[in-house]
Order: sequence, then C-alpha cells, then structure tokens
Amino acid sequence: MHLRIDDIGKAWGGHTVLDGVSFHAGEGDFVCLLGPSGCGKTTLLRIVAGLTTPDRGRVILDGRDITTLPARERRMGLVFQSYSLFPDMTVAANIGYPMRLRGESPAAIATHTGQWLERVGLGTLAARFPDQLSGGQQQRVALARALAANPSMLLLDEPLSALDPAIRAQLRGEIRALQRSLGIPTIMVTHDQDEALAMADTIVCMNQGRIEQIGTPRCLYERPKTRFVADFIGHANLLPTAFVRETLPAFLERRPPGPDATFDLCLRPEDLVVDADPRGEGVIEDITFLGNLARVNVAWRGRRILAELPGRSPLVRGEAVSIDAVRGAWVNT
Ligand SMILES: Nc1ncnc2c1ncn2[C@@H]1O[C@H](COP(=O)(O)OP(=O)(O)OP(=O)(O)O)[C@@H](O)[C@H]1O
Repeated sequence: MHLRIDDIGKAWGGHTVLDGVSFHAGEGDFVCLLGPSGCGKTTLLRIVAGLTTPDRGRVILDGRDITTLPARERRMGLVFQSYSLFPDMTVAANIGYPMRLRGESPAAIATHTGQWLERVGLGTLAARFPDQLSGGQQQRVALARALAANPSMLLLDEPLSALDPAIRAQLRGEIRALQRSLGIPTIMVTHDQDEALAMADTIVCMNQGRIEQIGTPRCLYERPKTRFVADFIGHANLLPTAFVRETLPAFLERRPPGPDATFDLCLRPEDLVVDADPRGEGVIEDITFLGNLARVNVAWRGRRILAELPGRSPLVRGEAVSIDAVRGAWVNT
C-alpha cells in the first residue's frame, strides 16, 4: 500500500486550515503528523479517512484517486484519543465486530478474536466490558478492533494522549512493534514531539496549515530547516550569525552558513561544551544534577543558553565558564 497526498487545501468558513499539503507514506511506513494545536493535523487525517472533503487536491491510494470515495469504502482502520468502544459489548465482541460486519462465521470470528486478544496482550480480559478496563487496555482493544477489519492503512489520532506517561511509553513500543510486524502503513497525529521522535519513520511537521519540513526524526532534530522546526522539536539555542561571529569564530570558519539568506545557528543542549574558565564570558546561573548528565543554564553576553553536559559535571552556580560548540545547524529565519 502506498498513499500520496497531493496539494490538499481546506478552509472552514473562510479560514484556511490546510494550504497546499503534500506528502507520501510508503509500504510499512509510520508517518507522524506533528504540530501545535490547531495546525490542521486532524483535518488532514480526516481527509485521508474520507470523513472530511478537501476543497482542492487529491488523495491517491496505490495509484487510485480516492479523494471522493466514501469513508466506508476506503478500508482504513481508525483509532481516536477517546476510546470509542461499544460500551455494552465485551472486549471480545468489540474486537469481533468488524468481522461480524464482514459476515465471517462465528467459528472464524472466535478464532481471529482470540488471536487479536493475544497480540495486544489482553488474552485474559475477553469477557470484560470497556468500563472494567484501564485507559491503556481500552486503547489496545480499539487498536485490535481497527486491525481486525484488515484495513489497508491505520490512522491514529492522538491515541496515547489521554493515558498516563508510563503506559504511554509502553504503548508507543507496542503499537510500533505491532505495526512493523503487520507492515501496515500508518499515519499518526500527535502534538507531542517526544512521541513523534520515538515512533515515526517520517515526521511531517506542520504549522498553520502548511508543512514546515518532512524528514526522519533524526533529520528534523539535527538539521531543522526553519526556526519553527528547531523550536518545536527538542530544545533549540538559536544564535544570530553576528553573535556567532563574535563568540564562536572557529565554529563559523569550520561551518559557515550558506549564502544569500538570514541564518541563526541552532545549537542543541548537547552540542555545547561548557568548561570552568575564570576568564570565560559565561556564568552558570543554574545547574540541575540528573544522574548521567547535568543540565545547566548559562548567562552568556546577555543571552541565556541551555546546555546538557555528560557525566557528573563539577561546575557550580555562579562559576565563570567558556563555551564552545561541537556541532550545530544553520537555520533559515
Ligand atoms: N468541522 C469544522 N468546522 C469548523 N472549523 C473546524 C472544523 N474542524 C476543524 N476546524 C478548525 O480547523 C482548525 C484546525 O483544526 P484541526 O483539528 O485540524 O487541528 P489540529 O492540528 O488537529 O489541532 P488539535 O491538536 O487541537 O486537534 C482549527 O482552527 C479548528 O477550529
């Protein structure tokens, strides 16, 4: 299966929500639509699902234009933030529901339901009702129900955001492992950058209805193209070129910015080297010991820099330091 989104536009009541959005999801890809609240992620997912009609552009699945195809004919598995299970059906009946719709025999439904229950780790809970399950268990049921319909794609809208952090982290891994074993192309909406970095093969980073950048998690973190991406994914210390020229001349010589544009240097907290130095121009404002690393705020010529230093840093608050950068990315502003 291969999905191509081509130049999608959508407005609600004269307000543009999506403006020329294009990307593709290949065989087995896990794509995250990442961006702040209101940037159009859910609208885009609903357009893929066939629940919202775009004003312009096309949705192409395996070479076939499905832009106007009704949702029920698209065979897409959907999981939303709210669990949306049938409250008066047991776990087994919820999972078996799409198979019943397809007219499978009771024996086949029982066998397949059992297999799905095992796959999502709920083998012992088949007879329970949704209100007797934790949030994480309910999302596993929702996932199994979506997959039991044998969908061509899996579409997930903030499936983990109602769960507490420990379950969330565990389910991230489980969803990814299941998705990989099935090889089913998946699009997940999230506003959580950690979730996108941990789960995605490809991140589509959106801002105000447009795509800012598409790439692997590593690419977006290491080489953000815009200020928005640098700020939205991870922590970014953004330094204007003139400031870099004065403070990090050796770095500037090694890694000059490109021509004919305005650039800031994006330094991630772990890109910095901070050393005790009585003649240094930085001052440690604050230091937090985190076991395997120390997080420090440094006042540096009127700026505030966040650095993460490996190991058990001997630096103390108020100490003078010198600052250097081991790597960094130039970001167009
Ligand atoms: N059915 C609708 N009618 C009118 N406006 C809508 C409708 N659906 C979405 N919008 C508006 O479109 C914009 C984008 O909404 P959308 O839900 O796609 O964003 P989002 O990035 O998923 O945000 P969130 O993470 O908050 O859900 C918002 O301003 C929203 O109010």
